[in-house]
Order: sequence, then C-alpha cells, then structure tokens
Amino acid sequence: MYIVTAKEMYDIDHFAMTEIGLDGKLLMENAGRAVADRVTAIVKDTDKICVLAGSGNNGGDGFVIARTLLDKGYAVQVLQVVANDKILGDAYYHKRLFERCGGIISLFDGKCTSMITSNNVIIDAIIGIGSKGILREPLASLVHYINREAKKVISVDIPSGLPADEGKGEFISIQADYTFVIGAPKVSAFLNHTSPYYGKWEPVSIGLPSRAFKTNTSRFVWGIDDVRNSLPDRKPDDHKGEHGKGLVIGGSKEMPGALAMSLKASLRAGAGLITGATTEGVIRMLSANCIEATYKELSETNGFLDNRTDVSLEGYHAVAIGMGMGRRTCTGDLVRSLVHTAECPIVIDADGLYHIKEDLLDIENRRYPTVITPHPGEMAMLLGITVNELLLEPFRYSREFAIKNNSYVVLKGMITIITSPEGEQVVNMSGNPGLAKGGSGDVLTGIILAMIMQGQTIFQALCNACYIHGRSADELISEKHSYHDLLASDVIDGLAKVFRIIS
Ligand SMILES: NC(=O)C1=CN([C@@H]2O[C@H](COP(=O)(O)OP(=O)(O)OC[C@H]3O[C@@H](n4cnc5c(N)ncnc54)[C@H](OP(=O)(O)O)[C@@H]3O)[C@@H](O)[C@H]2O)[C@@H](O)CC1
Ligand SMILES: Nc1ncnc2c1ncn2[C@@H]1O[C@H](COP(=O)(O)OP(=O)(O)O)[C@@H](O)[C@H]1O
Ligand SMILES: [K+]
Repeated sequence: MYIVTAKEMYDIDHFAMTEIGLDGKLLMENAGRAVADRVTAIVKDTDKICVLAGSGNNGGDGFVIARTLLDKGYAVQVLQVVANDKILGDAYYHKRLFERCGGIISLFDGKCTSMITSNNVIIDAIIGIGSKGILREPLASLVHYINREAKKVISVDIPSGLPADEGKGEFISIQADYTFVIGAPKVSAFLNHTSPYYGKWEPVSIGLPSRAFKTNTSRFVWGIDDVRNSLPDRKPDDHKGEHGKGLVIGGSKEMPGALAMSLKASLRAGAGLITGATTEGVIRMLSANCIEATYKELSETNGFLDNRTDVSLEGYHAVAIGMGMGRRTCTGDLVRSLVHTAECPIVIDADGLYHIKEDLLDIENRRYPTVITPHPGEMAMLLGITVNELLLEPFRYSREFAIKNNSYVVLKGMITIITSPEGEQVVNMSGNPGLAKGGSGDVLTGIILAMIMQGQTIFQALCNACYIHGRSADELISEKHSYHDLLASDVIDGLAKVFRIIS
C-alpha cells in the first residue's frame, strides 16, 4: 500500500489520465461506487443518509455515492454546501446524473441546518485533498456543527479541512468515524496530530494503475506479504554460522535488563550466535537467565562501561550498541571509538544515540551501514528540535537526517517510519499501545540485529524486524494479554507465533 502526498496523488491522477488514457469521469465513478459499496457495509438499511457535497472533485465523488446509494434503495439526499455555479466539470456531470435519477439536492443556506441532525449518517464529501489553508466560513461553522451534532460521519478520501500532507499544525477538520481513502492513504493518516481525525480508515481501489504509483511515490506500508517475500528461509543443512554472529554492547549496574531483552530477542529472531559485551556485574546477573548467549567482559568505572578494554570486533557480522549503558562520559568514549572502528553494520539505540550526538560526522563517514533506532525524544535530541516540531513532519526530518548522515533511520512510535540513506521510506503499522513500556525498544533492537544477519538487504531487515516486533504484540493482545499487562519479555515469547504465521 503506497502512501501519498497531495501533490503525488494529483501526479498519479494526471499520469492515469494522460499516459494511460483513463477518463476523469470514469475515475470519479469508480471512486464513488467503491466508497458507496463500503458504506453499505456499515450503515443499516433503515438509516437516513445525507451526503454533503462541496465544489471540487471530492464533491463529485459525493454525487456518485448519493446516486449509487439511491439506486440501492437507501433514503439519501444531497446537501450541496456551495453555490450552483461552483459545481463544474466532472462533478457537474455527476451532479446531473444524480438529478436525472430522481435525486434531491438542497442548497446549504449558511445556517446550520436540521439536515445534519435529522439524518443518522453524514457522508462528508465537502473537500478532499484540494483543501488550502484553514477552512473558510461558512464551511468552518458547518464543520464545527457536524462535529458537535452528527451521529455518524463517513468521510470521502480525507476528513474535510484536514491537510493531506505533513507540516501543518493548524486546521479545522471534520472528525470522522470512518474514512474511505481513495486510491492510497495520504501522509496525514500516519501523523500523531492528524491521524485521529480519520476515525477508522481503509483504502478503496479506483482502478489507478500500479505503474502510476510506482512512478510517482517511494513511500509505502510494509505488510505481511512484504515480509514473506523478503525473509530468507532456513535451509535443512543450515549451520549457525550462516545466521550471523552478533555482538550486543550495553548494560550497566542501573539497567542490566535492557541487555538481556536484546540478547534474548536476537536469539529468538534467528541469530546464529549472540554475545553480550558488558560489565562483570551484569554478566553475573544475566548469564543464568539468558543461557543461550555468550558473554564478553568489558572494563568498567563504577558499574558503567568505559573505554579501557580494547574491544575486538573481529568475526562479528553486526553490532548493536547502547541499550541500558547510561550516559557517563567514559561510556560515550567507548561508543564513539566503536562507531569509528566497526567494519560491519552497527545498530545504535537508546543511550548510544545520546553519545553520538556530537559526532554525527563519524557516522556520515562510515563505510559500513549504520542504523539508528530513536524514539521521538531521541530523534528530536539528535536534531536539536522539540518533539512537537519533529512529530509535525516526521517523514521530512527522518529523510533529511538519513540522507545527510548516510544512515538508516528507524523512527519508532505509534507508527514507525523506516528510512534508507537513499531516502526510501516505509511505514510499519503493526504494534499497539501495549508496547509503550520500558524494554520494548530493546527487544526491537535485538530483532533488528538478528534480521540484519539473515541475508536480506539492510532496509528489508529493518522493515521485517519492525513488522515482526509489532505483530508479536498484536497477536498477544488478541489472545491472552491486554495493553495494560503486556511486557517486553512477552513480546519475545510471542515471536514464536509470528514466525509460524509468516512461514
Ligand atoms: N481524477 C481525479 O482528480 C480524481 C479525484 N478524486 C477526488 O477529488 C478530490 C480532489 O479534488 P479537487 O482537486 O477538485 O479538490 P477538492 O478537495 O474537491 O477541493 C477543492 C475545492 O475546495 C475549496 N477549498 C479549498 N480550500 C478551502 C478552504 N480553506 N475553505 C473553503 N473552501 C476551500 C476550493 O474552493 P476555492 O478555494 O477554489 O474557492 C475548491 O473548490 C480528491 O480528494 C478525491 O476525493 C476522485 O474522484 C478520483 C479521481
Ligand atoms: N502506541 C504504540 N503503538 C504501537 N507501537 C508502539 C506504541 N508505543 C510504543 N510502540 C513501539 O514500542 C517500541 C518502544 O521503543 P522505545 O521507546 O525505545 O522503548 P524502550 O526505550 O522503553 O525500550 C517501539 O518499537 C515503538 O514503535
Ligand atoms: K472529504
């Protein structure tokens, strides 16, 4: 499933019409019919439906929806929210078809009308991706009224007034219960501050060719089919060396468990051999608990790793660093020296990110892949901006950082955005609020480390790891756990089921 900006969607429409020859009226017919089909699945036969139609093509979709529902026998009427002379082109054509089929159109008189309250379903086709700036009057008041009074609101393509793109914090928008997005979801469906306005959303297909999407966008949602297509099988004659020897560096006297989570998760996710490199005290605590891992003792100052041991990375296929190591200066020296010398992929997480903040040039200059896995607080710290600024434009900030610093960025959150150094972006939607707990990120880092060593591309490895991590939490919630009680260690146990589902 592709994710588009408003401009990309217009380019895709344009491509479909000019390069392929699809007619705009036909696309509008397809859009309206596809939405009407979905609407019939969520309304009752006895529901009274009011379609609000605006001036652009979104309003045009509204006329097709109204005609299709009328033909199916629903009690439906249209409230046209703009003057007659504003309905032009393809939208006018479909308005005429609706009228000729016996459809009734009322004109919005600027007052908040009883049609909003006397119908139990409102279909919002006021404005789509053509929305510019903040909604003007009288539509702004109408939208406030709908949000207050309407019983069930179904938006067409996007809740009216909501920006399609990132970077816009001020708007007046319909609060939808459902949104049927046309062709592909828009970027705002994936942002913390705009996604709630969509209610439940799903895409409807209107016959736009996949070539049109491939040519015009490089952003998409990673799904189970993508995992199945890219995750290498384990062969009958495999030996452990073929699944990678990974090193996990982290832990301190204050946070020993973080390392344990990463080690266990990495082993459960298929790593061949995993070594935990940490302080003597942490090894003592973990070794009986995580017996499949091997351990390497590093030097320490008062229970925190320092840079006095000469850590050899020879023979390791990938390294993960940072979890539970704390923010002491002596530990930072260790991180920076390993980032500088590691001749293999390195995954930097948690406090490791804090230590590299001032040395991003070292990351940029690395000849081997670098992966950073920040949550929004860590990403904002690396960028020197606030979390609010970041979350307003997470796609842009991730992309700029990844390209500038020649690194893979896994920006974690309710949805996770994975960006390659070339700027390709994928969204992972698996996972749930049960993961909003200490340790979830350490588990993800362990899975990432394992995936990187399994023979996929680094980008595929990151996408697969995020999907599998979130899916484990989703499976656990659907079975025996709740958002409240789910623990990071449960997510490790849940991997067994996810791998069975995938294979
Ligand atoms: N082939 C295709 O293209 C297909 C497109 N499809 C559909 O078309 C939709 C995009 O259509 P679109 O480009 O016509 O824009 P749309 O969202 O209807 O709004 C434009 C109108 O809004 C108005 N307006 C804007 N800002 C405003 C404000 N702040 N406050 C008040 N009014 C404001 C603006 O008025 P103006 O400012 O010009 O006076 C203009 O008249 C898309 O979301 C999808 O549903 C599908 O049918 C599939 C095929
Ligand atoms: N509400 C949520 N929905 C989906 N995934 C979530 C949610 N909250 C957190 N996660 C996931 O849980 C993990 C948390 O990582 P992080 O914040 O680094 O945790 P920690 O540092 O405590 O280990 C990330 O993979 C994130 O995407
Ligand atoms: K709309």
